[in-house]
Amino acid sequence: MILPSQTLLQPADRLIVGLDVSDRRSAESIVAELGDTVRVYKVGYQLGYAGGLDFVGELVRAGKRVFLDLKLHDIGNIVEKGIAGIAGLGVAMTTVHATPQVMRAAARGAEGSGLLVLAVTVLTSLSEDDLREMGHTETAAALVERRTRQAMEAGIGGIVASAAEAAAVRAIVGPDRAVVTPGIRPAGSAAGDQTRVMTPREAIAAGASHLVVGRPILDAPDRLAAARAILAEMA
Ligand SMILES: O=c1ccn([C@@H]2O[C@H](COP(=O)(O)O)[C@@H](O)[C@H]2O)c(=O)[nH]1
Repeated sequence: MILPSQTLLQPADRLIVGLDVSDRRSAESIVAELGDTVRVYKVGYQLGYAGGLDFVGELVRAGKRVFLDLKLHDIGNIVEKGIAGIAGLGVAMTTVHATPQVMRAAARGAEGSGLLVLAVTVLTSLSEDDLREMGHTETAAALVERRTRQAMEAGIGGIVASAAEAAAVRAIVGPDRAVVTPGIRPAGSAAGDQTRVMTPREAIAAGASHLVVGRPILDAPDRLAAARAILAEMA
């Protein structure tokens, strides 16, 4: 699936709030608190495996766009069928890890469904030291670029990378593919376990189509104000 050029999207269509909470009631209260200001939510393992898959359907019925971030990584047969199942949930986006076999299977599973499959290139929590520890000899930037090229060859719709690599990714994928960047930190907010971070303004300038934000909004004393401040920075 190809998106309209990112310049045509409103900031509210480009901000994805990660519902990283461990129960449905907390998720419902965050969605109520953020109201019409937030249009796109991400549900990952934390909520998904705590009753959140039913909640996904509720979000879809309430008119929200949902990014089901399950980061699939399995043999091709299972990935293909898993993605076909996710396509039936009515979510807009999902993720697989960026290994060629997995990505080719995911592209087959999503064919004709309208589901946007994103390839997670190098997790934004990983540093150069972490990559060395995993046995990689390439830098994060080189690995992201190589995996982005492989994702395009596999027929994947978009890329997840840190904003630090967004410009290089954008140069490879062209203007209309999704470049989704977690690891977003407004100035002064704690990085936590993220290592490759950028501010919302920097991420947009680097060519990100979508920004994923969790803790800077979830942990804010006034979540609505935090979301509005990020949207203002993205405009
Ligand atoms: O490389 C990746 C891929 C996904 N994520 C997800 O984004 C959010 C980030 O949350 P913060 O609290 O803003 O750090 C989280 O749901 C991750 O699963 C990522 O961080 N990096």
